[in-house]
Amino acid sequence: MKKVQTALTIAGTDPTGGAGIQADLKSFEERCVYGMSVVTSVVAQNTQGVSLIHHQPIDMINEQLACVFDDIQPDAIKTGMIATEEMMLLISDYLEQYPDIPYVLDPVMVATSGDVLMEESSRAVIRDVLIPKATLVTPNLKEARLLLDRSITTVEEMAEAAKDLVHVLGASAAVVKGGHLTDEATDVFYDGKDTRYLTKERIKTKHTHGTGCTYSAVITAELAKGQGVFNAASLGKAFIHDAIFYGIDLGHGNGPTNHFGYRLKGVPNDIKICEKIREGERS
Ligand SMILES: Nc1ncnc2c1ncn2[C@@H]1O[C@H](COP(=O)(O)OP(=O)(O)OP(=O)(O)O)[C@@H](O)[C@H]1O
Ligand SMILES: Cc1ncc(COP(=O)(O)O)c(N)n1
Repeated sequence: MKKVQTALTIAGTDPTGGAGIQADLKSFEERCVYGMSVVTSVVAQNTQGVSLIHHQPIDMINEQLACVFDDIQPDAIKTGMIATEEMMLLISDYLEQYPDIPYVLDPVMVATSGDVLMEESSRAVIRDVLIPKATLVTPNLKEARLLLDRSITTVEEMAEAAKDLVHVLGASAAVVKGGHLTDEATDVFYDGKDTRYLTKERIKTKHTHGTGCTYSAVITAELAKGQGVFNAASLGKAFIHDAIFYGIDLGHGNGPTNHFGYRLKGVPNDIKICEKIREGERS
């Protein structure tokens, strides 16, 4: 039988499928990597916002982690929403036991909708305990500002921030995502040696729910397949661009991205055509 690479996401949920664990699993699948998931918090949310959050008891998170690691060791790990210090310390224990598994840390703090997904008091723990274990940390501007405790208002300052995430906070590499800082969607990558810019045209849309989750999940899948960190980040950038570009108009708020968008390259933005292509592929 063919060996398939595996990736584990440790994160919160989104029942509408655009963000969190659901987005991560879809992204792993799109990159042909076998996806596994450990739920930290069950989040009642949709494209309009979060209505209720239920944190899993710490024993339950531990048990889920044990079930995965005792049976199918992941080739790469990502974390998304980790709300509390207790959860972070538990996850840190597992990461310490498996230091050779690539680890992507998406430091989720606040959703696009503005809802808080991480306790403010835990910020120091993510910074001091988890970031030093990360192969790659992927903050957006807001998260980078909070982690480094300073304002970041230019692309030059993003580059400085990426360097400090590595040299001061201890990540092996960092991508600082540009948010709406420039007309282009520019992210700055730094790996301890080189600073590189990942730039794509900014798409005018409000449908960006789950972009950060999807981006970091694709990077994780690529690392699971043995790609280098910069190549994985470049592929993640191309994937998320297509997922936004070939958007799907779902929900009443900030809708999700199209996780199979990159398959639609070169054809009009029409899901029915996607179905025809798939039929065509089968015949
Ligand atoms: N409208 C858009 N057009 C093109 N790329 C986008 C757009 N919105 C987000 N992206 C890209 O998607 C990736 C993940 O985005 P994410 O939402 O985590 O970061 P962000 O856009 O920097 O954050 P925020 O929107 O919370 O400020 C990044 O590469 C970002 O540049
Ligand atoms: C469980 C969970 N994790 C992360 C996000 C952030 O997603 P985004 O900020 O891209 O909407 C979210 N909304 N829900």
